[in-house]
Amino acid sequence: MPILTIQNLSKSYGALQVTDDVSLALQPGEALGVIGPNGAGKTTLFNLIAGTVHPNAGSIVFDGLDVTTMPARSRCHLGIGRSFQIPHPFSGMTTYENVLVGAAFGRNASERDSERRAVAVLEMTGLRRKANTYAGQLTLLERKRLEMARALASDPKLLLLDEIAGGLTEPECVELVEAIKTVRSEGVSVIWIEHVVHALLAVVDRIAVFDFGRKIADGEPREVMASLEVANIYMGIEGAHG
Ligand SMILES: Nc1ncnc2c1ncn2[C@@H]1O[C@H](COP(=O)(O)OP(=O)(O)OP(=O)(O)O)[C@@H](O)[C@H]1O
Repeated sequence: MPILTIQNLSKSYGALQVTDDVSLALQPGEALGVIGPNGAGKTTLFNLIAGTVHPNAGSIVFDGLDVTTMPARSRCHLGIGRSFQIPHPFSGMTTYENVLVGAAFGRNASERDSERRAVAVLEMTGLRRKANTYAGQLTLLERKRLEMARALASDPKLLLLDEIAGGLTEPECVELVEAIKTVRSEGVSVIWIEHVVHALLAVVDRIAVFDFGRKIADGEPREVMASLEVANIYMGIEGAHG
């Protein structure tokens, strides 16, 4: 049974159709990459899955439960964790404290359990040595790791990663990819929106391409990237991001 099944999902803001009849399924432990030009509706798809935005039509089933109208907080408790394109850590708190907040509020757990989870997540994301560093003093790569750690703190079954590789140097990107592989090895399903396609290709099993709110391709990464339609759109991405 898929961990996530989206059927005929649509969302519009006034006349602007941002999500247009999107269907997709994700198997447990699977990693799906999502690409597409700016404004294609990728972040909106995450908002719909996480529950911060509600669709005009269609359904979302997570782990066997219809969550289409469920509030975001309940979805988080059920096991949907997400990172944000623009990280907002509590900069006056340490790395450990930032993760602990997510572990304590993102799920129903005792204090002791939350502390254990926070330590495990710091280990998983390679941040253990930075546990006592204030978030405001972390490097960009470390802030990206923290953004992922905060999303993992609630012990999600599905992790939504929104453009976390942007701005990193090549060696840093390789390190981030390793951290995501570690997360995957724990059995967490992943959907990763990313413009840095080569980083995606190192991790994901499948790629879905969005354009003007529609899913226009979905399949084996190299086959998808090789298709002419995607190549045209990908050129658009390269143009938009230098
Ligand atoms: N709350 C909103 N009200 C009105 N329009 C919105 C709202 N949220 C998103 N949009 C519009 O929906 C479209 C899709 O936005 P979205 O952020 O989902 O795209 P994206 O593919 O994630 O792009 P990017 O790569 O730039 O993040 C954009 O045209 C955006 O301006």
